[in-house]
Amino acid sequence: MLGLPDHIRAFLFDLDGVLTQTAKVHAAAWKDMFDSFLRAEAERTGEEFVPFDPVEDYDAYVDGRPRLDGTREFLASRGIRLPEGTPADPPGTRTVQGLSAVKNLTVLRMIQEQGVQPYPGSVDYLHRLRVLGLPRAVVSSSANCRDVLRAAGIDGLFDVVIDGVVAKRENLPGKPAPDTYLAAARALRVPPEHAAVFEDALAGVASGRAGGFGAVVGVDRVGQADALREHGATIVVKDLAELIGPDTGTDEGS
Ligand SMILES: O=P(O)(O)OC[C@H]1O[C@@H](O)[C@H](O)[C@@H](O)[C@@H]1O
Repeated sequence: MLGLPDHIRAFLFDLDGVLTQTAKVHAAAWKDMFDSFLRAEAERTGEEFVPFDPVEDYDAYVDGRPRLDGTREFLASRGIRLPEGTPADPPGTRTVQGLSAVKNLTVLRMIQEQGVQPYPGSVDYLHRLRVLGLPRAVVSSSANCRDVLRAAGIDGLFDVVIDGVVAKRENLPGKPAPDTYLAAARALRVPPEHAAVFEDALAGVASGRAGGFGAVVGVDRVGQADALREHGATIVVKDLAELIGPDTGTDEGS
């Protein structure tokens, strides 16, 4: 069925980097925030400034995870531990919340300036699933998910959205834990072994593996196919267009 084993009946998509071209915007916003912070730390301590690597550091510590987890994980990789703070901390406060607030303002500004482009292959795939009446969910760690879906013009294509706002409200642990994907499968009333997860992040394919999903599609936008497989992808494609065979054609969305 659309490039996946026949027992797959439900389709669960990550947002940033799978449906929309926003993973690189997030990576740039994280770099902007962490580099300002690390520069200030280097001045304060007299130690060398080592910038945030938007590929290696982003993939290993930030990509796919909820915002506060991303901040904490990267700082821990540099041996830095900050107080947690509160959501009321002004952006730039030397706390996990204060740094995360700066990153959010930056990503929102970048998104407003650049707009949001969906991946055409993903839009085509979604339209084909809709024509076939197959259930679809978005499962994103982002608290900005609904706005990004709307800005990309694809907000009407899903039966269920589990995003950073829902996860916080329902107390669901973020990726790489499987809980948000499991919640989406439950909402679609499909057991995980009959559902497919689509992910570009290492933390995301790890969620798919941990949840026992029937297929974990690693979407390799940046040349990390081997790492996606190692972390749990059962299939790796560069774009969802590769999954659309010549015999599955419909006119809608193509
Ligand atoms: O800061 P937000 O918009 O709530 O998003 C949290 C995370 O959401 C994920 O979808 C992205 O892969 C991460 O890069 C991002 O940091």
